[in-house]
Amino acid sequence: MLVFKFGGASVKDAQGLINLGDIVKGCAGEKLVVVVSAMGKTTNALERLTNAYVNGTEDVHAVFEEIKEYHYHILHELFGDGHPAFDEIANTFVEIDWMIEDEPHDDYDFIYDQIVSVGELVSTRIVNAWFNHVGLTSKWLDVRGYIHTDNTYREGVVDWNKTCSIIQKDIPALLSNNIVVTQGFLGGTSENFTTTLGREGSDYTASIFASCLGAESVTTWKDVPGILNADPKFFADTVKFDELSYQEAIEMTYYGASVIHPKTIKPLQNANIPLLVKSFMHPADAGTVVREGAVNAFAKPVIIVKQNQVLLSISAIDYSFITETHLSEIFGLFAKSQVKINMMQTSALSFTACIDLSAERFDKLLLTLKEAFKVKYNDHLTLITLRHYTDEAVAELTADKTVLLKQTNRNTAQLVLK
Ligand SMILES: Nc1ncnc2c1ncn2[C@@H]1O[C@H](COP(=O)(O)OP(=O)(O)O)[C@@H](O)[C@H]1O
Ligand SMILES: N[C@@H](CC(=O)OP(=O)(O)O)C(=O)O
Repeated sequence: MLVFKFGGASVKDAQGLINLGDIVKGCAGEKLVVVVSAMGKTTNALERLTNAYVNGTEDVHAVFEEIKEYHYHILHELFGDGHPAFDEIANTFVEIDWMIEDEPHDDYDFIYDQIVSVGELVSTRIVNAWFNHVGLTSKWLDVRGYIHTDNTYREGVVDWNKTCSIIQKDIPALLSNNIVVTQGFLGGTSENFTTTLGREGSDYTASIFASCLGAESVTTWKDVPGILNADPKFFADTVKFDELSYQEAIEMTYYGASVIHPKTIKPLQNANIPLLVKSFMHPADAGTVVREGAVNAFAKPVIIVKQNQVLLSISAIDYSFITETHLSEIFGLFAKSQVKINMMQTSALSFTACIDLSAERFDKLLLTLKEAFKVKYNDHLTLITLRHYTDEAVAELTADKTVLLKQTNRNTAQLVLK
């Protein structure tokens, strides 16, 4: 039994869906769970729509029309007119129509999940319709009845016992006659509300299904040949890893290598299931395999770039030392505001933390911190992490830049640059 995950880039247009169908046809006879993300940049567009609805940043109906048009255009290219998928998609979009008719009364994160989830609900309907159109027998599965989470909207915490028991009860029988097509990134609460698992969380969905079903492997189909030593969008001359250990993959994703969602690897490692990262453009190529016993070969350092960083400096109002009591209070406030710390350092009088600039969470954090501490910050910074660094690589990356913070240990160097 295999799990495939197709991300937004692989299903961004009709050609992408045709290619996806061809890849799946190449696995005839395999039992297959296919996890799919929203098409292209739909999640970003739905985030804009949520913001337009709640904060009035732009015309909510205009943004919604753009999103609908994009999907109907792909449907038209695939099926021409009159296919039942048009009605299925219209019925899914109607949920947003109902929501935006009323004033936004609920919590932002709750509204976000109810709206943004439509991207995956729609994409999987289209993929499922396409599979059946080209002779693949597949069933559409509403993942919200299978991946059970708590009600932490935008960062649902998976209830593994409940999730695994329902997946193990229902999915094997479905797989005996069908390919199962389901949504990445989504979950459901016990009150049947929709949650999301954190941006780019579809890789994690694939790993949950694989772990619960004891899959042979998970393959994530990407627009890159595999896991490279750096993001090719920022660096030329990258090198691909043929194989990587689970530990190295966890470290890379923890520091922000966006090729795989950070929560993906642990369930696979625990169940000893290999993760294959392959190119959807060149499906016959080997890609990268993350597996037990892999031998890591670092021809070049691994470089991870995180942009749009903020460096916060937090000190006691009365110039006292930063003690463990202060630190415990500060960490509590970060946790409450759901802000993750990417790098940190303490000195006698201040605690410094580098974080992602996510506007609403940052504003919330700043307000609560300022009630008890003095806070200063620099924004528009870049955090670069080098695993297996060399002094030459560090020198090259910092040339012409101001280094605001630097930390090194035997394996890893981290630099906050302006
Ligand atoms: N170390 C890396 N190796 C390969 N790709 C990387 C790496 N770091 C970042 N990336 C980026 O990850 C992208 C693929 O991940 P992502 O966009 O999340 O895929 P998808 O949404 O299709 O699942 C690539 O286009 C590449 O720019
Ligand atoms: N669509 C969601 C979930 C996801 O994982 O997408 P992708 O596989 O395209 O990164 C997002 O963009 O965050």
